[in-house]
Amino acid sequence: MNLPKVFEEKMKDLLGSEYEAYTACYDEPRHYGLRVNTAKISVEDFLKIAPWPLEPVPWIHNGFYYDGDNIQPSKHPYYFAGLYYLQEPSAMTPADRLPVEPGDRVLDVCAAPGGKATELGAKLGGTGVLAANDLSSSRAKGLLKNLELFGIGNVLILSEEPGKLVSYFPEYFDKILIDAPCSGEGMFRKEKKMVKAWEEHGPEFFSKIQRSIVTQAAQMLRPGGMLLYSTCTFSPEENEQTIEYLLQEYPEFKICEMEGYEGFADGMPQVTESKNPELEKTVRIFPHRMKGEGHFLALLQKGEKQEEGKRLPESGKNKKLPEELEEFLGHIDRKFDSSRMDLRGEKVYYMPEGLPRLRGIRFLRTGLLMGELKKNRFEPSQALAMNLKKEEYDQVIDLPLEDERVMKYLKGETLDVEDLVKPKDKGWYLICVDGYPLGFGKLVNQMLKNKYLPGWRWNS
Ligand SMILES: C[S@@+](CC[C@H](N)C(=O)[O-])C[C@H]1O[C@@H](n2cnc3c(N)ncnc32)[C@H](O)[C@@H]1O
Repeated sequence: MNLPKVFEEKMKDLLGSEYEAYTACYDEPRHYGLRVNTAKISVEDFLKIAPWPLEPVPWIHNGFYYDGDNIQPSKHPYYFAGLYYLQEPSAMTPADRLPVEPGDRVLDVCAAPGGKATELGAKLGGTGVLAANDLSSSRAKGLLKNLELFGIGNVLILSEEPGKLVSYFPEYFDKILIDAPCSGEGMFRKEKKMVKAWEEHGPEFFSKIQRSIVTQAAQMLRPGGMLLYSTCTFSPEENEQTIEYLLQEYPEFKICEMEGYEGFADGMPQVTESKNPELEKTVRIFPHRMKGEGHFLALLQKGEKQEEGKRLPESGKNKKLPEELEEFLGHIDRKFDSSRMDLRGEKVYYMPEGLPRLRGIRFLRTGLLMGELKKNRFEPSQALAMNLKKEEYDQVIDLPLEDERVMKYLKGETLDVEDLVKPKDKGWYLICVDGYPLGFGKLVNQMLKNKYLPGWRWNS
């Protein structure tokens, strides 16, 4: 593979005697990874139904390698049920090593298309709030789809300059992930076009952006909160030197150890001006040391941990909801706090708790889109279907994977379900594959009108 000369020289300096082993990697095949969505299915249950052989990613409890040259997990109904995300294995590490706890307020500053945000959302398990931001609004659309497919409802999906977010969320978040835009040196094997991009915008270009993002994010983290910074590049300017800069600007941050793995390499204080030995606690992933493409990670904590009590859920005043919405909610076995239902025009959203005022921020989504109020009726959304568990809804058509109606449903066709329902049955049904929701359909005379979101349909 043709690598830029300047890059090769820098890597020789960085790796010394390991350089030959590193370049030899470029002749080896890339690794394909799949991460189980634990918000929908346990790893154990997924392994029972997994349609292909999987090999564990040893440092990620819900990560697996698959044979990407011969199978296509994105063309399987379980993918449409949001049971997993396809992700290069080293890229699974940042969201895994940020210690998110239920009830946390979490910010993913550079989130699209959602490789890490989907895992952060799964860890929250429907509690707290996940704010997923990306400067690029076109990329943020993919982020929205992936978070909805994963069934994550307690979200804000934003598309803003992080600097603008500071005034809305001062010291608001418990955990922040910065998966920074970077020169992508760890992607050269996976995506050859990254080499050309590197020649146009290299480490110097990106380190300026990273420095501004880390300092902006620092202001949004509460004292005692934790921040994980990651890149998929090797250059010291974008890695240890960015963390060194953050520590100079915000000395109240300290670097923390993260759960290790034998393949991880220590961060390199020697590539910084301060030579701060604490930088050794940061982690480098090199492709010649383990089966992953390459990453850098730093876990930091802000200030002293304050002994503050856990925030109590804020329960507002009961709000009168439209009858047709109440009637629909009657089908769902879950307690909704009516004060969190937000009606905007025809649309109904279920908002996360304790949000600040958001007026003036560009967002693609605030909360879970429940559905739309049409003349005297409520139509549930695709996002709600993905957010529900089969057991929570009282009208379910659960098809086994082998049933040809699964594919017909995903293609948007009307289904004959005479064998599964009674003549008098009618209304909104949750369509599942092997117990995992795919979307809604409306039953009329034992025929199921397909309500699968047109933009999500299977196109072979
Ligand atoms: C490495 S990618 C993020 C990948 C994502 N975390 C994932 O796992 O799928 C970096 C992202 O940062 C976004 N970005 C670039 N500059 C930004 C900025 N100043 N603020 C926020 N996001 C930015 C890019 O649009 C890009 O989507």
